[in-house]
Amino acid sequence: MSIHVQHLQKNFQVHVRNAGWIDALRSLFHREYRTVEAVKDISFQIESGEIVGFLGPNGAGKTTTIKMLAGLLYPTAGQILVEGFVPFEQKVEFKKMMSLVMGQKSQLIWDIPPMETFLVNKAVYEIEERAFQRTLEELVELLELQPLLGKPTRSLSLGQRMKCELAATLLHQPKVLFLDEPTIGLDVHTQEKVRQFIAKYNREHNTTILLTSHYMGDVTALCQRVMIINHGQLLYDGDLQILSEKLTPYKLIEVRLPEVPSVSWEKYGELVGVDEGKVSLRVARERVTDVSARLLHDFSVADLNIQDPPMEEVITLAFQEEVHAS
Ligand SMILES: Nc1ncnc2c1ncn2[C@@H]1O[C@H](COP(=O)(O)OP(=O)(O)OP(=O)(O)O)[C@@H](O)[C@H]1O
Repeated sequence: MSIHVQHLQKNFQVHVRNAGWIDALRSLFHREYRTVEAVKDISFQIESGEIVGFLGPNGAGKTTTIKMLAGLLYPTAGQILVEGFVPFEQKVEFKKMMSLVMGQKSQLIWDIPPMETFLVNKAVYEIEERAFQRTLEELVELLELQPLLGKPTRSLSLGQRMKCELAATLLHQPKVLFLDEPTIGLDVHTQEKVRQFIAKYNREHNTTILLTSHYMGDVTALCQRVMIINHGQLLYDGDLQILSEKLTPYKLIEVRLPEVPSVSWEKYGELVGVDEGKVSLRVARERVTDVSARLLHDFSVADLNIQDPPMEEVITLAFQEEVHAS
């Protein structure tokens, strides 16, 4: 077991400020606080080598949870063990075996080239020279970093910086990696490259990865298992495909026809749209085979395509509904 979380909670005390100068004056003498329950009693386990997607709308509690797992925040209640360590104790051995990447925060030193930050990390993590060279070579090749190593960090594009960021956090070969929005703001092509890198790195090093992302592409490409959190509570922990089947018990059938006849499509499924010779139908999962056969029989079909509903739709539904893993 790599990560073990039991009944984890985090409350924040927030100073309540009322509008108006009388209230502002009063609050100088008598401060009022409100409790925000950011994480409410969540439990889960992650096996070594798993990549798990951690999803939820804004303010759901993802970053708070990840910060507790990485030892940056002290839990209000509950237990966390990451590779056998209690994160908040901040033991040197713990820091040496995990890494946290926050897409919106840089750990690279702004005014110097990435290579210099890498050397700082080598010293901080006490990485032995040969291991450092070997890992660096591997990361430079996988992430195509050679041309970037000597440029000042501030002159790099967002995508180039994120690649260097990943390299900086992986130099000490952590067993556990927390990735909070690793592809935020990157263009589609660079997102794809970063995804491929994470997948390959995980396969080759068996690193345990917990990933948050607002991009469904990251999640579908990397995570078989997802945990969905909302208002600090885990709504779902399980297979992404099963979630999709549970919440959207239909598939989309697209048929391309040389000419779209005016027939009643309702007998095949729910008509989603007709667009330039393409008819889209929403069909119950158990009827998909039958309906496809009928469509092929009834029309001279040029092309037929069966798709799962878009993952965005599944996740949006999951945020709204109380769903449980089967
Ligand atoms: N330091 C803090 N002090 C007070 N409240 C906080 C603090 N950090 C987070 N919160 C509150 O805790 C709740 C959970 O926030 P968190 O940042 O964990 O959400 P998130 O799921 O990561 O959201 P996002 O997707 O927007 O990053 C929110 O209501 C937030 O306002």
